[in-house]
Amino acid sequence: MPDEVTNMAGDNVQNARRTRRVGVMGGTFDPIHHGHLVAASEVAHLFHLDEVVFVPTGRPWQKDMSKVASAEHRYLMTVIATAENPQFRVSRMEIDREGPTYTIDTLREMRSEYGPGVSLFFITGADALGAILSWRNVDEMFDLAHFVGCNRPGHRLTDTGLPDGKVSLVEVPALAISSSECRERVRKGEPIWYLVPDGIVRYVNKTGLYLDDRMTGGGH
Ligand SMILES: Nc1ncnc2c1ncn2[C@@H]1O[C@H](COP(=O)(O)OP(=O)(O)OP(=O)(O)O)[C@@H](O)[C@H]1O
Ligand SMILES: O=C(O)c1ccc[n+]([C@@H]2O[C@H](COP(=O)([O-])O)[C@@H](O)[C@H]2O)c1
Repeated sequence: MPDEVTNMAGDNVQNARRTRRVGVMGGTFDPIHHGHLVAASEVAHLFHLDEVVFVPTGRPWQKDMSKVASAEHRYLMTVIATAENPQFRVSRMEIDREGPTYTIDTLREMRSEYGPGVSLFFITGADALGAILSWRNVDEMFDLAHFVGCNRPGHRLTDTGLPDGKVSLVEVPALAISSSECRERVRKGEPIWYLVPDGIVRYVNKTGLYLDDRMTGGGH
């Protein structure tokens, strides 16, 4: 094989090595459940991701913060739920940032953290993706990451109306689980075993989270 071709092949291998493929799974995670984990795992498989970073939101500006558990509770639950998977990690980026949480700031920060050799994949459920046009600086977001929308029972997007090539819709094993249903079940004294990882059941029992409408500190 001519030297030139060998070198080109070598360069391609090097480039392939340099490009890190990172999934970003943003969410309120109040609490994190198996629907989140299955979506992240399936997208990691389908898109050949090196890792998935879970990013609990600090102050989700489109939610009523007086009804959301504290950022530290949500962060700790996310760490517990992902601890056993070496491909998953959790970032404090959004909970440590002042002010309302915008995904655009997270994607900018991730890009500067990883440097130019990274491809970002923002993982979201079809419901969240359907509302994306209301997010801050939506056009710039599509320049910083590829968006992956997962089907979810009760939420299915076929035509996103979003820019071509910037969004993929994927089928993941459908789990009809939501954080709001988990909270409601705890409040009513119903079990959440197997809807969430075992460690989350224990954490919720230990802390008394979701037992009533008593708040645990708002977003922070
Ligand atoms: N069962 C599920 N399957 C696929 N994606 C999901 C599922 N549950 C949540 N998601 C997605 O995960 C991201 C974070 O969701 P979030 O933390 O708000 O959980 P949630 O279950 O939607 O919460 P809530 O019921 O309080 O609205 C969103 O993009 C959401 O669409
Ligand atoms: O950037 C925004 O304006 C924006 C508005 C609403 C939601 N998001 C992000 O969307 C993700 C899912 O949000 P949620 O409320 O469904 O948990 C989470 O990472 C949020 O920070 C982002």
